[in-house]
Amino acid sequence: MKICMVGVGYVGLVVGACLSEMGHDVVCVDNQETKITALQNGQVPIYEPGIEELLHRNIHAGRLQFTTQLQEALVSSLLIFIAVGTPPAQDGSADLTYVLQVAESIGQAMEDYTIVITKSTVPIGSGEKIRAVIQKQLLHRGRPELAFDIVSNPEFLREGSAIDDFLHPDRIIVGTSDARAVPYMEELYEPLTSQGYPLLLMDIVSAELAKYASNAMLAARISFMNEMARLCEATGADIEAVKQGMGRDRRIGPHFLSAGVGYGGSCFPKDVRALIRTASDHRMLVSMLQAVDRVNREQKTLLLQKLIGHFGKTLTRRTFAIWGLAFKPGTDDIREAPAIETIRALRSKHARIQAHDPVAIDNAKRALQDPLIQYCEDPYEALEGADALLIFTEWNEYRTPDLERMRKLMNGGVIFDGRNLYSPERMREAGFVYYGIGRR
Ligand SMILES: NC(=O)c1ccc[n+]([C@@H]2O[C@H](COP(=O)([O-])OP(=O)(O)OC[C@H]3O[C@@H](n4cnc5c(N)ncnc54)[C@H](O)[C@@H]3O)[C@@H](O)[C@H]2O)c1
Ligand SMILES: O=c1ccn([C@@H]2O[C@H](COP(=O)(O)OP(=O)(O)O[C@H]3O[C@H](CO)[C@@H](O)[C@H](O)[C@H]3O)[C@@H](O)[C@H]2O)c(=O)[nH]1
Repeated sequence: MKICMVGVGYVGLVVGACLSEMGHDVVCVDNQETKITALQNGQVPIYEPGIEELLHRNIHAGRLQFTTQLQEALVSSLLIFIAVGTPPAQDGSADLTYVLQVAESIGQAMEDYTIVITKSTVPIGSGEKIRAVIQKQLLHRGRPELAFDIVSNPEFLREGSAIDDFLHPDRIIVGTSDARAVPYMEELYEPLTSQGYPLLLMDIVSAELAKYASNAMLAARISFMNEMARLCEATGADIEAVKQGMGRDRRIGPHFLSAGVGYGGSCFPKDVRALIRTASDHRMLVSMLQAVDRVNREQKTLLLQKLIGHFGKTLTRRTFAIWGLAFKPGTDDIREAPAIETIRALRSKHARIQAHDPVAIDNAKRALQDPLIQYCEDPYEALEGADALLIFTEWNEYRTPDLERMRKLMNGGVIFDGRNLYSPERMREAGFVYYGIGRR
């Protein structure tokens, strides 16, 4: 099928590449010229395991193209995916500006029956807003007879395992009130449904809410565990043992129960807040969601609080090593990453920072714009003369470090482990002062 993917970010690039891998003809469009030029020259603008190989294979096979020419790409496609950003607006709601810009372009350019599919995470009711914008443009052009349908097809992939998640989904949600679009959507996903992956048909509003509700539920699990971790610290229990004890209950399950430095990324924080906003637009108080967000905001400051508890408020002349800048392993994405927020706070107290991350340094440099931060190619280099190490991201390379080498390189042997990578006993035996999250 002929597909146009508008927005070549973490989602659009992966979904576009995967759809071409499934045999479809995909043209990916973005208005950032540098991004498209890079892709046309075989360079990949994001870090995502497996993406380079997938892109090269499908570009080579002639099924995947990149362009900035939106109108041209729209006209020749039956299915148009909108995968542009929906960043948080000032009031916490999801900003639909980019989505509606694309809808406007569709209305201005379409010449034939078109199915417009939202991949972006959009607030409840956006499908109808998109429909209205396209209809308005068609009227304006004097072409109200041109037919189109609207589908909500939210995306559930995770960064770091995005390709695998897309090609092996727990479910594919297709929300539409337009029966004509359904067989096309079934054909689109046939390579996945024929392998047994379920496609769930529903109305647009339910599909839009299913996406937010899923993220909110996952975020709630994390905030719940983070609250339990604080209770562990207050009572002398160990969150890792508590997690084992809970996870064996099949009604709870073992996944997504890790306490840490709070959830970050471009989805959970903004989506929970956008859902709170949607509820308040409907004059509803959603106290659970508000608590999920509040606990997370506090959790993101936890390592800083522990550090101040240890060193006091004066941090001038202190040097801190940071392991991990990305909001999670497997990605270079630093949006709402706890490390970035903590580094800003430490720098405002004039502390020295020596930071390592295997792939996110360039993005961190751009975000922090601080020439006094030292970025290190090697994790051990970051430890040289450091008063303490703060761990924010559970990259595999941090899991089994050379403890003796660490102890020798560091000025003080203090570790604030925001991901509970190590056993507290072992770290104490190795001569470190070790702070985990919810550990005894
Ligand atoms: N990142 C994830 O893991 C993930 C997963 C599921 C859903 N989502 C949702 O998917 C959407 C996209 O997220 P992302 O992380 O890929 O964002 P992103 O910021 O990485 O990418 C968005 C892209 O859209 C482009 N764009 C913006 N306006 C455009 C326009 N008018 N024409 C063409 N291109 C335009 C931008 O240049 C950018 O390259 C968001 O709604 C997000 O909530 C993200
Ligand atoms: O037990 C856990 C699991 C995750 N996290 C944190 O939660 C955040 C989000 O992690 P994850 O869900 O793995 O990454 P994302 O790529 O943000 O994916 C989420 O957000 C996407 C965008 O909406 C959805 O598509 C995915 O289904 C959803 O998992 C990260 O900061 C993690 O460190 C924890 O603290 N503890």
